[in-house]
Amino acid sequence: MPSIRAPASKQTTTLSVAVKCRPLTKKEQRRDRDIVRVNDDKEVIVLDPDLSKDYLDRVQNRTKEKNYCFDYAFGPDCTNLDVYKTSIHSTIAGVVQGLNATVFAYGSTGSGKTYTMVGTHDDPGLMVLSLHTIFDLIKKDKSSNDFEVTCSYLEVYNEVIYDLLEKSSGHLELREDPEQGIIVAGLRCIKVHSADKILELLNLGNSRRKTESTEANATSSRSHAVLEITVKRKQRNQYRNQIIRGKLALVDLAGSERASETNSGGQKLRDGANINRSLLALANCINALGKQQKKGLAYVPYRNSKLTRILKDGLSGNSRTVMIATISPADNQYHHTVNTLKYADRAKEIKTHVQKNIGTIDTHVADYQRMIDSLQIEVCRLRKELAEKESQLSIKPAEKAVDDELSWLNVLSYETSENVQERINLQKALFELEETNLRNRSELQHLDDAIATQQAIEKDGAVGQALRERRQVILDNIRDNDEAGGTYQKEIEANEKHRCQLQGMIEEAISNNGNKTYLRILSQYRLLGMANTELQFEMAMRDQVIHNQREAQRNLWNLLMGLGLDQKQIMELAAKQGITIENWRESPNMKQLPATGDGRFLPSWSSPQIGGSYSSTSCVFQHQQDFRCMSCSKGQWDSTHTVCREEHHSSYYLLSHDHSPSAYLRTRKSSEHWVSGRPNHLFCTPEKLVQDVQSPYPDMRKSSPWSEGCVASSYLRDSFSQKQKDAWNTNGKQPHEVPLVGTSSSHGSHKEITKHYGEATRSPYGNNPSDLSSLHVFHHATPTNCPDLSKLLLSYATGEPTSFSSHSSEAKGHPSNFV
Ligand SMILES: Nc1ncnc2c1ncn2[C@@H]1O[C@H](COP(=O)(O)OP(=O)(O)OP(=O)(O)O)[C@@H](O)[C@H]1O
Repeated sequence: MPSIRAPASKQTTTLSVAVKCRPLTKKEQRRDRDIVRVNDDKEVIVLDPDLSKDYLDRVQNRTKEKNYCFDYAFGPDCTNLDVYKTSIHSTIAGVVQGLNATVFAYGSTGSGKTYTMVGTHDDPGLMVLSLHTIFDLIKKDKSSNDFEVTCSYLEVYNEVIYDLLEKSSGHLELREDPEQGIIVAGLRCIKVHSADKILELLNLGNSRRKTESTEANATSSRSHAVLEITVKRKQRNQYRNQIIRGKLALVDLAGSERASETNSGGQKLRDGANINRSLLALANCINALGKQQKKGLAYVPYRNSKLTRILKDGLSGNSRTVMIATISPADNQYHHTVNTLKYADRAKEIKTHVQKNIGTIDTHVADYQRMIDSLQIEVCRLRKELAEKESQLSIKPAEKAVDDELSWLNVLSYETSENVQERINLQKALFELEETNLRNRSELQHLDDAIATQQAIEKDGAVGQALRERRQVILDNIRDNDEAGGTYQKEIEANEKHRCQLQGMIEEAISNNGNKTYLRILSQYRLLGMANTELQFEMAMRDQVIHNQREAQRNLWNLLMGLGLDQKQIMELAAKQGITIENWRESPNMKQLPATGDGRFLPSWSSPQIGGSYSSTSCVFQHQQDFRCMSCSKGQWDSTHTVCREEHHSSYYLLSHDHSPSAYLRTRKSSEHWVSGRPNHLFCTPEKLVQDVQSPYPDMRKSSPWSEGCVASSYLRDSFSQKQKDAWNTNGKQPHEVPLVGTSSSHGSHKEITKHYGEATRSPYGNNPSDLSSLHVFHHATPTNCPDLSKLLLSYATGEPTSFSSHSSEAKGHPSNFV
């Protein structure tokens, strides 16, 4: 369906105002006086109805006489045709050329609106004359077949729209159409081919209009009637087919009256109220539109009534509009007449913008373009409004600057925080890596020892091969970890560099900014927060070390107690070694444990398992980690480096150190006797040790699960003959307590231990390599220069006073000598 749209060119025109004064009715002639004078077809004079005013009052401007000038003014003798020809005809002719036109009659009740618009048989009104003009023009056109005329007729009664061309019309609603503006949804449009047909429809519609007899008018219109004629014309120019559409709206308004004047009541009163409401809205629109032209933009209350919405185009849009102000000459209508003329005078200022409605058959693209243009204009407007709102809401520049600064600082703080977190993670990773490699190197040392020992015993044996393979694995691990550590180190350096950059940015911001003190405080506050995070990390690391150290100490005590020593023995042993046991008696956490019944006591803080079970937690002592212990010489806490680590719960070992007595393997479970035929060098139970250890402390040995299982690695080289095994077993050792001697993996996993010592560990249990949960490997390392409890334990357990010799020149001899 082709659409019609206005071309870009607009013609601004002013609303035409014509005043028509009707003659006095016969009734009025009898009682009223004519007070309206029309001069020169333009001037309207309303005389003071008070006849007592004399010449002097008029000279001194004390009369109520009013004088107006309009586009057209018609006196009582003028016919509707006169009005039409003079003021309307050209406008109506424009409709055939594609222009919109609106003609409305405005005036008080009984002033002649209906007479002017509809007329009589003898004096046809403007509607009739207009229709005739339209069809005459169409007829005169050579291509009359290309015209299409449609007609609709509606009334607005009590703010409800009815279709006057429908017998029983329902309520119709107004709709806003982007193309056509305000339209009445569902309004019937009848195609007509002659003026007579329209007049027929007009009469039909008028008969359906709501009229009532009032005091002022026997057939007073109670509604506003709008007759709309649309003339559509197809024409072909050299480029394309065009459609020209003109629209004529002829409006007969209801009379404006006061209830008191019309003596109305009930329904009539309500009608009057609504009529007045619409007319008041119309008057307000006219006022606003008049003001708009004089003072610029003003709000026009079109939406205040249905009438003003329907007339919107006619009042300010694309329309040539003629206002016919009808007045009564009767002196008793003075106020209404003056009031009508006052509005008519304001309406003279109203300007409309006339455009020819030309469309093309193929207007789709153009229409879309128009819609786009319209939307873009709307977008621009909204953006502008938004910008204005934002500028109103925006904070002061100084505050904004501070906010920007703070926002920037927040970003910087976030980056700093990320930087710190990254550094912590890198340091943590490096810490763990170094720790792992320390264990690797320690294990490597022992592997070298073990390999050397193994080679001395059996060249190219399977165990030696396993040890060498393990050594290679450890070497690879060390290399990989060193490489990874180097990478971490570089990343830490890069991180540190970034930290310096961030700090530099913050300081630069502080030095460049006006509010230096505030920013400096803010910066310090945030940097302190970062430093605090780092300190917390360090504290956590130290806490971990302390925790592990305590755990190790507890385990050492467990072992010591497990050997069955009593307080006196331990103290004497410690004294021999130059070890001071702090607050042994005084400590509230320490107490003697008579429950053992053998005079032994155990420190209650050392382990919850004391006296019964023994911790299976492993301890690893290594250099280079901060470990504090009580120095016997200074009586103070000395720093030495130790890291304690729990490897797994079923295995328990101590890492050996270069000068320490090396390793212990212990089997806990086996119902079998010592199996012969195994490599003696790995399974040695030195008779001497057993006898020496056992004889002074027979009870202790029996009571301790460890007593029979700890064998010094120094006996590794001793042969473990069948005789010795028998001696071991016949000395009251339980088969499942057969000690194993060897070096363990510092990584301590059963799998790894099995891998390297599988032959040895399996042997006591037959050929059940999977039975590893019973295997416990002790691998002890005693830090040099650290006379801690581990030394005490080892010295006693191994029976090797020489194990202390490198650390303490005074402490020599068998542990039994100490006690
Ligand atoms: N130009 C005229 N010549 C002769 N009689 C006229 C003229 N104008 C109006 N009248 C008469 O004046 C009376 C009122 O006219 P009309 O009904 O048109 O007034 P109105 O303004 O439409 O009133 P309302 O607002 O109540 O409908 C009618 O009797 C009408 O015949």
